[in-house]
Amino acid sequence: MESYLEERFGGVQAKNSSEEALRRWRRLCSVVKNPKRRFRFTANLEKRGEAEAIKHANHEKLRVAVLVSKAALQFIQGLSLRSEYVVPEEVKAAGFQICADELGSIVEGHDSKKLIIHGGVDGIAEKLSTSKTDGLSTDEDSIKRRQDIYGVNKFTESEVRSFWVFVWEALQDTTLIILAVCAFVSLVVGIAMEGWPKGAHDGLGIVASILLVVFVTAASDYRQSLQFKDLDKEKKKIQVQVTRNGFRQRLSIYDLLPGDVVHLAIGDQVPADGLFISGFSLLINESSLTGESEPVAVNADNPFLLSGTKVQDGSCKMLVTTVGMRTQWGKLMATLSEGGDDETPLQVKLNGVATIIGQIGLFFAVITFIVLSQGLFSKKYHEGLLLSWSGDEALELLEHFAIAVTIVVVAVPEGLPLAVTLSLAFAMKKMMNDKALVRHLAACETMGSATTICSDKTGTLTTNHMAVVKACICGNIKEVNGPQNASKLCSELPEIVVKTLLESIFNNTGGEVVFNQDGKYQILGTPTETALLEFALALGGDFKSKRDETKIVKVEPFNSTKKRMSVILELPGGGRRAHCKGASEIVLAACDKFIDDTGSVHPLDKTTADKLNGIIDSFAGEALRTLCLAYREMEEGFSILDHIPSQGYTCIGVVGIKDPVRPGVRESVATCQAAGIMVRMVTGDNINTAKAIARECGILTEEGIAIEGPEFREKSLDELLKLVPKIQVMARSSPLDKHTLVKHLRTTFNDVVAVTGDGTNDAPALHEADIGLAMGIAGTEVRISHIH
Ligand SMILES: Nc1ncnc2c1ncn2[C@@H]1O[C@H](COP(=O)(O)OP(=O)(O)OP(=O)(O)O)[C@@H](O)[C@H]1O
Ligand SMILES: [Ca+2]
Repeated sequence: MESYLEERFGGVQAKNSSEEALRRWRRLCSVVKNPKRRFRFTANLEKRGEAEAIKHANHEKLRVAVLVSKAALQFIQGLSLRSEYVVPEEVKAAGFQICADELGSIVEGHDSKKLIIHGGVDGIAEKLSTSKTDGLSTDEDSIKRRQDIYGVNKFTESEVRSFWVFVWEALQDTTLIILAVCAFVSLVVGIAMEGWPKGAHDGLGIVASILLVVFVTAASDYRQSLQFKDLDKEKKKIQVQVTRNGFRQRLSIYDLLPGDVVHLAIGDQVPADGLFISGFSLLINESSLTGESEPVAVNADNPFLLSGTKVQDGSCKMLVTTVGMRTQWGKLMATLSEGGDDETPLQVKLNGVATIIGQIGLFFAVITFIVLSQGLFSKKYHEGLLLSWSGDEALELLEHFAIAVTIVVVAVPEGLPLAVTLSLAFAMKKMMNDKALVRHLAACETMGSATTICSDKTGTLTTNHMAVVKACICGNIKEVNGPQNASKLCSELPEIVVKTLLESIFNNTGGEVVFNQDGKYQILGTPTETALLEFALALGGDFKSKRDETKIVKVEPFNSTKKRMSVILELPGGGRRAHCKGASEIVLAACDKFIDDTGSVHPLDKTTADKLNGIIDSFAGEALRTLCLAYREMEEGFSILDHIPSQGYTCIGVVGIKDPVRPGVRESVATCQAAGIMVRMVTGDNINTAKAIARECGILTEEGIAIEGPEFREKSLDELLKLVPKIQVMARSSPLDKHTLVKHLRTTFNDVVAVTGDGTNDAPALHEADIGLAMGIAGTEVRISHIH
């Protein structure tokens, strides 16, 4: 049986099965009684094809639009442009100067010419009566008006189907139809022969059983569909950071309106169509929309952002122009809303079993029919009356036929595959109660067979609530947890050092300190950023005034490959200064000077460098995440189009950030190990920090290996073969290293690999894994907080 199944239904995997394999096995199941039912909740291959076609068309459209736009731009340079655009009355009446269609054609068509005619991003913001800095000013009434003119950011979804649709679907079962015909004939013949009501007994019996089957089936299908709807809703709850009324806040993507100012960072999905206001090193991956995997640089010259695409690098502020069904993404989602999931291997197998049993059932039904009717036929044959049948005889034959059909009805375990779907859905629901959102049915199934878990550290093993607890500024190590310690540190440091430190932390950050409506401050940003900002606030810094002192002219945001972030500031007295912060040993290696405890700058000699490295190691040994802060004065000739230099910095200091291990992690790791699952830690953090935490969690043992990403990268295939099984900790890994490790484990060692990560730097590995467990916890935006 196993080999038979493998031969016919093999090739369908838990993840990323080829379309051909999916089609083939569906064809093989064609004997099933009601394919519509059996393939409910599985991928609708036709719809997928349609979606692919839309993507392809999008790709072409965009390509042409960009070319046309470029040509037009060259042509119009130097000309003064007049607009032929007329604002529709109802738009004017609502207080806006531009209609939704025009906005759509600008952004979706990448129409730079029209954009210029409308006065660029500023012009559009004004016409949408919003502010680029403060966002929309909202009151009930204005939101309503905006929605009326521009729509809401929701996609049409397939409607909840009524119970009767399910009844109708259940009725489409071939065997039930045959039975219904039998019932009809039986009723007609019976009543003709024996009269009402005596002759109708048999027929009515069949009708009753058909109704029973249909209603029970329909009821259970209906309940299932409601449950799926619930899960679906949960999957779509995504929040973004928006500035409204001058306050930065979190908002559901459903509440976005044209005119909103949205803050996007690496890993985010663009929630609506819009225009780039400001930002740095923004790279957008448009593959979900166009199928094109090469990322596109979005900046003031190419300011068009399309909904559904992903921020691959950098960060930006965006002005929303088009929402919901008016965007290409909306149209794509509408097509895909019933695209469904790929079937899981277990479903495929059970469907196979059901099909085989169905065939066997069919065989026996035919035999039964032949055996039962054989007496009747031979009698008639002997009498030579094969062509003339009495009502009684016909009824008897019909009865035999009905019995045969009943055998098929009973024998084919039609509900079997559906039972899997149901139980998986049930598992999903249960996991949701545990705050885990399962994206794909198959995940629940595969999860049970995992042999290796590659876990990231931050946020998965640790709580992700970070705080600076130690700092080494000007060469002196200080405990700095708590405001008293911080202010003490502040009073001990030379003024110039505090000034530089605050300038560095407040400007060189992806986060922000904002005041909300109640006048309370709130720190936004990743946990690492928030910890640093908190530290600077405790030192007595004031975010806003510090920001106003200098002007940020260039930013290279943090990403996990570089592991550092840099900015360039324009100083009030002229001149420019670069600030850099990041993975401590990497940033320290970029320093050739340091500030001493009097505040004067000295060349960084070997002894001091060793001493600083020792401090980093000692912080890391205490399981602290370490960050090094440095700055550098820029020469005259530096152009902001150049890269921020990677060398020649002056070290300000090193901070140690505590991120405690989650309670219960040690036990969980032990449980996994007892179940024969190997747990590995793959992290972007310093090797000593990683080791300390891995020991604390029970991941790193005596025989295990801890390796750094750059070293891992250099290994030959042979070395890897020996090394990989023993790797328990991989530190300073880049997103690609994580991916490579997972790939090796899966292909070379045939492991079933589960990967956990927070979705940004872990995305490639999550994608490669058999099961990706993406965590969206505390602070980090729920980016891919779901299980693939
Ligand atoms: N916002 C930031 N700016 C500068 N450096 C940072 C920032 N955040 C983290 N780092 C540095 O980068 C390192 C971690 O990088 P990375 O993002 O690859 O790992 P992670 O995702 O935080 O860790 P894990 O893989 O365990 O979840 C940290 O050790 C820290 O030194
Ligand atoms: Ca991470």
